[in-house]
Formats: sequence, structure tokens, C-alpha cells
Amino acid sequence: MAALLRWRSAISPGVCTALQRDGCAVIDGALGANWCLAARGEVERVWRAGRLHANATHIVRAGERQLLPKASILEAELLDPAVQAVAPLVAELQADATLRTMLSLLLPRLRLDSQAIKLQVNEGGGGCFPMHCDSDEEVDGRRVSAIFYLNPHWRPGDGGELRLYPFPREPVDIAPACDRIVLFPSTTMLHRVLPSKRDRYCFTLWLSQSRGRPPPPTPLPVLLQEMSAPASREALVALLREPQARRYVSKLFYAAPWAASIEESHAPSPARDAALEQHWREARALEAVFTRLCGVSGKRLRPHLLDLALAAAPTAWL
Ligand SMILES: O=C(O)CCC(=O)C(=O)O
Ligand SMILES: [Fe+2]
Repeated sequence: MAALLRWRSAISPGVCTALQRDGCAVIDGALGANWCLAARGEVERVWRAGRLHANATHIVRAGERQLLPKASILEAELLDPAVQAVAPLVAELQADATLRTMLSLLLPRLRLDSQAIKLQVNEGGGGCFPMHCDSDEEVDGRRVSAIFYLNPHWRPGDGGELRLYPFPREPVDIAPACDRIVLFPSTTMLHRVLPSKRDRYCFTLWLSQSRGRPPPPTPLPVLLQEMSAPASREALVALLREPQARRYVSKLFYAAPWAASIEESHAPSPARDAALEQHWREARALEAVFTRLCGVSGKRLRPHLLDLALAAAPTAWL
């Protein structure tokens, strides 16, 4: 209870400003080391009770669904009352609306009305996540991801850093240190987890707008196809003020490290080949669209897009 009070006072207007301006906010010391150690113990008990399952991405290839598991990553949603009974502290946080209330008050475009927690254990030995965004406006109502790290013994060299790609700014690595919370927009912040040498515990609180959601905007690829080409510099800079547009440009910008992150996160399998194929197909399609719009091709395209995105900054993330 004391930890929850402490947590409530840690969610300051400064956190909302950083989230809006930088695309991420880091809060240290919000719950206290004792709470985090106890929460880590709860996640471990859920694991020992056999309630964590291997994380896997669903890939659709030639109409067939294939499962693409991540090596060493185990997870569980905190929906099941049996899991909640083993993790009462984390369940108490799941029931606390402070974060979503504060964010909705201070960031008027956010109307967050529900939340869910996912527990995660990375067993180490190189376990990692490939580059991804957590959600998409067409998929569900998730808007803000908040990750709570529970690793009292983390040291530089252990790996397992969260890497954010706030394009056009340089990537940022954040250590999964104990009692640290990292917030970012679920639909637009590209991120991954670097390989972890040792076990790594955390849970994610996803904050969603589930009621009264506006219909999803026209998908960006459709809008881009409709823009006349070549587009003016002003039109392209205006486009890159939209977080969704920056998301697509960063997919193109980081196509090679993105593919490497898929190879690093999954053991070789036909499902991994399908994921890589799909990744390169999308990257090539984006390259064709932006080559047409910018009137710039080949090696000159990426620096050109970076220049446009820098001209669009500073931009809002939410
Ligand atoms: O473990 C982390 O730091 C991030 C995990 C993640 O990106 C996810 O669960 O979507
Ligand atoms: Fe994620």
C-alpha cells in the first residue's frame, strides 16, 4: 500500500511532458526496492507454478498460420484469477488507475479507460526481442506501454537493455534496472530488447482506450499512394510530423538492423524465414513509395528522409 502511494506521487506532469516531447519517459525509484523484490518473487512463483508460456508471434504464410517462438522468453497475462492469486502485489497495481488517469488528464488526446498486465521472464542465454511496435490503431486500443523492471543484480555487460528508436533521433538504450519504469507510445515507438546474458524479470502495463474509440485513420500506405509525386518538401515535412508516418519511415530507415534483430531473436525455422521474407517485402514496398514521393532513390533516400524528419522536429508523440 505504501508502495502504491509512493508510485502515485511519482507520476508527475514532467513524465507526461517527456512522453509527449521525447516519445519516452523513465521513472526511477517509484515503487521502492522492497516492493520490486517482492514483485519479482511473485513472477518467479507464477513461473514455478507452470503458468508462464513461451512467447510466440503468429505468422501467416500462404494462408497458413505458423508460430514463431522467441528463444528464452516466457510470459503470462495477469487476467486469470489463479495467476492473480500467486501475484497479489502486481494484481493490486493492475487495479490502480492512477497512471492512466494522470496521462488522460495531462495529454488531452489520450482517453485511457482500461489496462492489462503481462508478466515476462527472460531466461537469459541471449534471449531477446526483435524490433517492433506493441500495437496498431487497427489492432486494438493500446496507447501507452509502461514496463516495470525487477532486476536488482543487473550490471553493465549483462545485456537485456531496452532499445528505443525515437526516429529521427538516435536510438536510446535503457538498462532494465530494478525499480525503473519506462513509458512509451504503444503504436508508434519502435523498440526491441537486446540479448540478455542472465535472467531478466519485468512486467508490462498496457494502457488502452477501449470505449468510444474513433474509427482507425486511413492506413498510411493508402494515403501515401494517393499523394501526388514528387511531393513538395513542405508536404513531406508535414507528413513526417505524424507519428504514424515516422513509424513507417523508420521501418525503411532501419530495415537491415530490423532483419538482424529477427534473426537474433528466433532460432532458424520455416516460420522465421517467413517473417524475414515478409519484413523485406514491406521494406521494399516502402522504399518504392518513398522513392516515388521524394524523387530520390538508392543510397540517397535514407539521408534524405532523415533530413526531412529532422526538419519536422520537434514533433508530438501522442
Ligand atoms: O522486456 C522488455 O523490456 C520489452 C518487452 C516488449 O517489448 C514487449 O513485451 O512487447
Ligand atoms: Fe514491445
